[in-house]
Amino acid sequence: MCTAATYLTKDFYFGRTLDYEFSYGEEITVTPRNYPFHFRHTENLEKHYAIIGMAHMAGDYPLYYDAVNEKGVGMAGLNFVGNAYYHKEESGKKNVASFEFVPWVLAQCATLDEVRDLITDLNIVDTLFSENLPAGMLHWIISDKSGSITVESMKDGLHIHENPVGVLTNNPPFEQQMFMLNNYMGLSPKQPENHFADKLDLNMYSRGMGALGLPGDLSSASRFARVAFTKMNAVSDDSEEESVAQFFHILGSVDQQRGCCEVSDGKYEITIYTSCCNASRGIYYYTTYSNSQITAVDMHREDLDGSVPVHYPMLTKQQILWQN
Ligand SMILES: C[C@H](CCC(=O)NCCS(=O)(=O)O)[C@H]1CC[C@H]2[C@@H]3[C@H](O)C[C@@H]4C[C@H](O)CC[C@]4(C)[C@H]3C[C@H](O)[C@]12C
Repeated sequence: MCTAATYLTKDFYFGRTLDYEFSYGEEITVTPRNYPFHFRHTENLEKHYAIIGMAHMAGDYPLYYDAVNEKGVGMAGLNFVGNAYYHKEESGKKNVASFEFVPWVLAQCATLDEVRDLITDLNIVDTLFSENLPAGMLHWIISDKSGSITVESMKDGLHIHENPVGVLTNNPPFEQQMFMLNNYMGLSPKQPENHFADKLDLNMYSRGMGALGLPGDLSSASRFARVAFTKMNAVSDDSEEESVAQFFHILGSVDQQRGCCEVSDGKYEITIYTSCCNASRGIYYYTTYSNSQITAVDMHREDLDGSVPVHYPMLTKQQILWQN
């Protein structure tokens, strides 16, 4: 499972958890403006916005999972297995392979409005990056500080949804996830009152009973409700330290611990990494399952006018700061 979220304070933050039972060998990758993006079915981009995010480097090609560009637009792909469907190339449409979708958008769009324009007539096609790399069956959240949309390519075509909560998990399709939030409209961060029955003397028997009834399991539908509630009610000041800390707490509400989610015999999904991009400043913060210290890569410390992607392996060894 995976979860993505946005958060706005003074700056705009965008990030995700990547939950899986194995890793593809991803690295924090900065693609500078003059790296030539060659697309299989649409025009190449020799010059474009710089991008920072998590990618699997296939040779010199960055296969992005989640990223932001230098203009403050963020985008992440999350599993949508069983519902995602990529189509055949169609004339008269903008045909983009699923693995190209993140860089194709982030290379060209400075705002979410520009994304909305760009993806009219989009057709996400089933062209593979290579024979030995089956396509990830994904849906996407695309955001800037003004809001978010969700893009789902399904058998019946492309669905573009406004995403007013700025979060995404996995199945079922986004409209159903949003509908199910209706079931939680009674939740409140305040101490609960008895609306169950006035004939019963129900009491608050403990402090800290806010959010009573919020689902705690790891299913995608429950994570959607939990992270939406946490994000919509999150309070922090707008400093960088507190905003970043609060963002990791928001995604911490859906963290996956090894042992709780067995996907096949003895194989467990875990939160391999959690990212928090300051999309306004091009900084990619992350933690990993084994290293809870926040590590950061700043795109503006690289030569953004270069032509070769720069990539950093995740630091996965636990860092403990001894105090005595
Ligand atoms: C597995 C990842 C999604 C994790 C997730 O959503 N987990 C939820 C699990 S569950 O279903 O709900 O159980 C996805 C996110 C981004 C994907 C990668 C990116 O799309 C980049 C390339 C794209 C290539 O086509 C395939 C390899 C790949 C390197 C993808 C492998 C894999 O599908 C990734 C890593």
